[in-house]
Amino acid sequence: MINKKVSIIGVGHVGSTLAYTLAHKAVCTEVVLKDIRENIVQAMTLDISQSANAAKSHTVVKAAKDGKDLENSDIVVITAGIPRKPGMSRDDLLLTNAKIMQGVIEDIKKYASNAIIIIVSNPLDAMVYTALKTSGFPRRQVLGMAGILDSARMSHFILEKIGFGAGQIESSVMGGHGDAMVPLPKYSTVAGVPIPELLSEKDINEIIEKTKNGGLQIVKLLESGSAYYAPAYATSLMVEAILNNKKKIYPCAVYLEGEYGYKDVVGGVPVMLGSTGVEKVIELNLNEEEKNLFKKSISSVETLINVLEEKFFNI
Ligand SMILES: NC(=O)c1ccc[n+]([C@@H]2O[C@H](COP(=O)([O-])OP(=O)(O)OC[C@H]3O[C@@H](n4cnc5c(N)ncnc54)[C@H](O)[C@@H]3O)[C@@H](O)[C@H]2O)c1
Ligand SMILES: O=C(O)C[C@H](O)C(=O)O
Repeated sequence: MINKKVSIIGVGHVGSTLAYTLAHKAVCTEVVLKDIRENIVQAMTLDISQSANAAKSHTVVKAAKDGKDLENSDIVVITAGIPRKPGMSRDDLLLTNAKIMQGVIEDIKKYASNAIIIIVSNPLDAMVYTALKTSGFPRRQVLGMAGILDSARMSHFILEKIGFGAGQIESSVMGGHGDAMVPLPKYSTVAGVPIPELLSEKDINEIIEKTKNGGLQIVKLLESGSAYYAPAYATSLMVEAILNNKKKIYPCAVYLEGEYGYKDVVGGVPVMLGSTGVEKVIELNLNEEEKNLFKKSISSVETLINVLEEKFFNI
């Protein structure tokens, strides 16, 4: 494999699980870990590198001493930021994580300005907006992970309801990664069969509600922090598609430039991922009901962006 370097900023639950996943799938030649908690970076680097050695993976895992160690990254994944606790919504993290995001982006601008940036920190769509605005990078270069995770959750709930088809379920969720996200039954299939042909409306509505609450369900059970295995695996798929120029279609959070009738806002839509990042935005032919749900979801992201513009960027 040609040398490929992925840096991860924020080595908490999601960041460390992603590093472990990338090293074990041998997706890249080098993984660099950076966090403000230096002991954690050291500990995770040792532990993940030793596990990669046990697996005879050729991925080398290193700790970053400072921003300079981000140099020559092909991809930088940002998982830095606080997670929500029970009783909080993702939106409650807005101003705290925007401040963290701004600092992290300054480092990337200085040392890795050609890297594709994948954002994971919440509230996801508003963090992608913050990263774009702080960096001034083109939209193809800055995108967010959520759609693959939300779609995987929907597949899980379809499997739970239907009882067969494991590994053959494709689900589709669009919009912002918030309470108003839009699961799309029409575009969700079991072995190619759309779920409206397999399940009753009542069952589908139940799946939709469970999907929307999928993150919250885990937050409540964990009592401190949020999900990390599925988020990390979903992010690894985006990393793989970009590094290997796979031209895969995945739902990702991107800046909209007129697609679906929206601009100057970030939302989850199907995109094609290749070596230059977001290479194409796919426009689905949504019906009136789906359009209205998407509108509601996008307007909840716009509300957060307005808060950022008022209380964050204009001070
Ligand atoms: N997009 C999604 O679908 C999705 C999924 C899961 C988690 N998340 C979000 O990802 C973020 C991380 O979640 P987690 O569970 O890993 O949290 P965590 O608390 O386990 O880890 C966060 C890490 O960020 C580090 N950090 C804070 N400020 C930093 C800075 N300036 N530079 C470098 N590192 C810094 C912390 O030290 C910590 O190690 C949260 O905001 C969470 O809500 C998003
Ligand atoms: O739910 C959260 O706060 C974390 C993440 O966005 C998730 O969906 O798991």
